[in-house]
Amino acid sequence: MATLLKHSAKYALSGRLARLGVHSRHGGLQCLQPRLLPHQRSASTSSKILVEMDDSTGIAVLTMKNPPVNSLSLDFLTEFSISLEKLELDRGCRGVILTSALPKIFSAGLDIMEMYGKSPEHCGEFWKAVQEMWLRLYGSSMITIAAINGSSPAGGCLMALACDYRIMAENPKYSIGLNETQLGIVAPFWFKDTLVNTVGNRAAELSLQLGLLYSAPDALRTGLVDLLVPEDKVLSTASQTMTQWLAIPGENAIGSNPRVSSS
Ligand SMILES: CC/C=C\C/C=C\CCCC/C=C/C(=O)SCCNC(=O)CCNC(=O)[C@H](O)C(C)(C)COP(=O)(O)OP(=O)(O)OC[C@H]1O[C@@H](n2cnc3c(N)ncnc32)[C@H](O)[C@@H]1OP(=O)(O)O
Repeated sequence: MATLLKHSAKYALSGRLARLGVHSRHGGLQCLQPRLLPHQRSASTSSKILVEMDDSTGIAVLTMKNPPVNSLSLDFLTEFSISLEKLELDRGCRGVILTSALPKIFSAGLDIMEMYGKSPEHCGEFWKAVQEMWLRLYGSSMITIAAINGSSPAGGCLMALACDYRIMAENPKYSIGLNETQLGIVAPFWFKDTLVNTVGNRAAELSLQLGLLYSAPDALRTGLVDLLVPEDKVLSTASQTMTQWLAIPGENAIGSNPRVSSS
């Protein structure tokens, strides 16, 4: 925690700027245009989340757009959970692709400023929002695919892990992992369990104890991600993969998800 707090001063200004939406160092604000295709029929956008729903396929693309690094602030998490809940309630929506509008970053994880110098009430609310995000994603009855088009440390990695399938850009500069140990904190047990369920016990032990951040090829080798593709193919591959999953007869790809089905 000490190390985490030490980093906080560095992150203070950016956090405030991000909330004001004025940070453009990563080109974030210029690349937030909806990518509606002709056959798509609906798009909804809040300040930090864009949802594009293709009614003909039942596939929604949920794009995170919280510059500069898609940090998981209370505002962001609230919008994220509301967006996911709306999709969950939409009977036409069968699959969600989660991706980032920002170049180079999927998500930087929890917004450090939300944990620094805040009241216990605020911390409680923030922590509840983090858990809500995870519960909604991990327990979703839709197929969820993370299209990881940038780095994704800590809470950003948790988000990807909470999806059914992970496709990552094969860019050697991107990294992903639960690196909390390196920040001087211990990953909560539900972060740990989500990792164990994905990569198995031994890999999770090493990963958590050493706080490893994996390059894209190492993430694939460890099983942290399922597929690497060229950067410009991440979204289209996610879309093709989703179509394959949704074609599994009787919607069994959804029904046999051990996280949401007891049978
Ligand atoms: C209330 C809770 C109660 C109890 C719980 C307590 C503890 C439990 C913790 C649980 C587990 C924690 C999980 C987490 O997710 S902690 C957050 C971990 N994330 C990180 O450490 C990421 C740090 N960031 C980076 O590694 C890099 O920034 C990144 C994402 C690789 C991008 O690199 P780069 O492109 O070079 O960009 P910069 O580093 O220059 O950053 C740009 C800009 O963004 C600001 N920033 C980065 N990360 C965060 C963040 N997580 N939160 C807020 N702001 C962030 C950074 O300060 C820069 O701002 P600047 O103004 O300098 O431009």
